[in-house]
Amino acid sequence: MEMENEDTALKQSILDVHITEAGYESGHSTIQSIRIQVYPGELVGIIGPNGAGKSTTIKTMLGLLEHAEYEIEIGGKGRYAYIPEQPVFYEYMTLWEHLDLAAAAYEMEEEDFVARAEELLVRFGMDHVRDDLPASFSKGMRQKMMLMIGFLASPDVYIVDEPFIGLDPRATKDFLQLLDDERRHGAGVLMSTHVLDTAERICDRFILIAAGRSAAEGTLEEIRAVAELPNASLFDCFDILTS
Ligand SMILES: Nc1ncnc2c1ncn2[C@@H]1O[C@H](COP(=O)(O)OP(=O)(O)OP(=O)(O)O)[C@@H](O)[C@H]1O
Repeated sequence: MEMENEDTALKQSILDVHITEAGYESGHSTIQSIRIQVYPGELVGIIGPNGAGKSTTIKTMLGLLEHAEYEIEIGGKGRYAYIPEQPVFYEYMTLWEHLDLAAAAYEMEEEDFVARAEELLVRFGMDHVRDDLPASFSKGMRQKMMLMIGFLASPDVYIVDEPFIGLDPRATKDFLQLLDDERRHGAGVLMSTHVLDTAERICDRFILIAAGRSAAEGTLEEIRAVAELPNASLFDCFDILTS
């Protein structure tokens, strides 16, 4: 579902995060005043230099920071999937068992789980390793396992931390295709990434974080206006706005 910009103000966001401040120690905030809204069908990119606070923003949203003042609202059924950059897995469980465990956590019906899991295994070219242990997988295969777990229950919101680094071009294409399908059904996606040329191509809007604050946000056009660089790439705007 594509939306015009004018519409967004009228529609209800599917994800609304308002971080007043958050940090790793009390009395010392790492990020301040960050507002993120994602509308149904949108893909919003969080970008920013190393150490700017992107992961801290995501950790805050997930409720992982003890010292945080923030509010988060998720629309629809309130379901989200977090797809981490570093795969997390149980050493003695096969790929299929990981999917099964996730389905139990999402309280999926067995029939829905099996149909969706089979579809995802084929889509990611992982059907032949469904009964293997992830310890024997390559980095990209482990990352695909994380993506499959994320996509399993078709949540309302996807929070994806740097998905592009370990994936080959085919897997990247499959991943983006699946995200598009989910967005057409109204899901919202928030994605942090350093791969700015891909981000420029696929994201509807961007939130540029620098030194723990939102330095610019909006569509590429709006970011260009803030950077005073008409026609520039996202990379060039990023460079100007973070230097
Ligand atoms: N566990 C931690 N304990 C204390 N400080 C931390 C911790 N993790 C990150 N920081 C600090 O918080 C700041 C923001 O880091 P964060 O990991 O959010 O950046 P990032 O934008 O995700 O960077 P990158 O692109 O390198 O992943 C940095 O100054 C970092 O040193």
